Amino acid sequence: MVVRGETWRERVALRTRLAPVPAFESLAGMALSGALIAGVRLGLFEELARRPATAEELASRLSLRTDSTRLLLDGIEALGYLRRRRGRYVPTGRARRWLLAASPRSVAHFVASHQDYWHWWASLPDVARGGTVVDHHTAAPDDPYWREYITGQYELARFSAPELAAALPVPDGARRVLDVGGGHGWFAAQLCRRHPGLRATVVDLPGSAAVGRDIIRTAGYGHLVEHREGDARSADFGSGYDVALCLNLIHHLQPPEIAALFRRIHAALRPGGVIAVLDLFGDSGRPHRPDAAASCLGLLFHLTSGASVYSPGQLTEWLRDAGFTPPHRTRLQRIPAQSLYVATAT
Ligand SMILES: C[S@@+](CC[C@H](N)C(=O)[O-])C[C@H]1O[C@@H](n2cnc3c(N)ncnc32)[C@H](O)[C@@H]1O
Repeated sequence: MVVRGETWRERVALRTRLAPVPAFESLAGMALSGALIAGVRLGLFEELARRPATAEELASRLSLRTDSTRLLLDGIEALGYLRRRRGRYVPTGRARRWLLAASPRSVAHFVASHQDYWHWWASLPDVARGGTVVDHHTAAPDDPYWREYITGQYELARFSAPELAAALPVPDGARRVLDVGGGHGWFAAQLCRRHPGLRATVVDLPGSAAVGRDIIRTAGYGHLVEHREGDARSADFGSGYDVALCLNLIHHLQPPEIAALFRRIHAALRPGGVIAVLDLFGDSGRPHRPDAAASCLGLLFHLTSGASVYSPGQLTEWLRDAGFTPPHRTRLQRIPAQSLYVATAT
């Protein structure tokens, strides 16, 4: 979040370094995030879409404190997600598009899942001093955490899955796809829809696989995608696959685990089969201007998996050592900062 100032005097104070910028930056980001997450988790947008309300009316309908509700509504209005019509709050077009469950573009679960991130970020000083990171993939399989996590990932995947399916060069006559860490299975499903005759196996941890199975069944793609429980670091993938997907997985793994994973994926592919790796990558040849998204998310992955975002150079080396050609890069438009790398098994 960048503090710009609202009046020319404030802008001059900021430019001449009279105003204490870090005081605002360390606070404003939390307020923005906290208000949006609370708005979604409390069901405020859904209720206001159903029937516009004053703060008092909404507080009464949702059994909330009136003073907190008024302040929250004002905060969210200032962020552009609510406006007032004849004294009652209503969701703006932006809120309707992105935050209502009925919208095909809803990212409400993804936003709600960010509630978990507060304690991860709070642990940063401890982790930097040598404390242990929280590994969020060790939650028990029946922990409700998985549903929120994987449903949120599914919401994001809906944006880029058709684009990825169009960009991926599937070998002629391909029949089988392996999706390691595929969670919701939406990428695999869209790929199979685009290429008749293709079927996919998603291998993921039990908590993810259970939610993914539900998502795929509900969408009517159970005949295209099956979920198998397994740890990417040790599962037996089998053999004879034409395509392997490794999407937003490697940022949860350590370098030696990634190198070993790519070797096992290579062994599971037919010669000429392709591997697709989708992720954020840092250090892309501009060492003096680190990519903001990659740097911040690299830090988050470090806190939540003890891992990081990696560089295209590292990826190329791991793939080459595993027996793949140098990867070809495509940037996906719908999810900024992500890159898709595709390589062929030799
Ligand atoms: C960020 S999500 C990405 C899901 C999906 N591939 C996508 O791109 O939307 C990471 C996925 O990797 C899975 N995962 C993490 N560690 C794993 C492991 N050791 N073995 C298998 N899956 C793992 C998670 O359960 C989750 O489904």
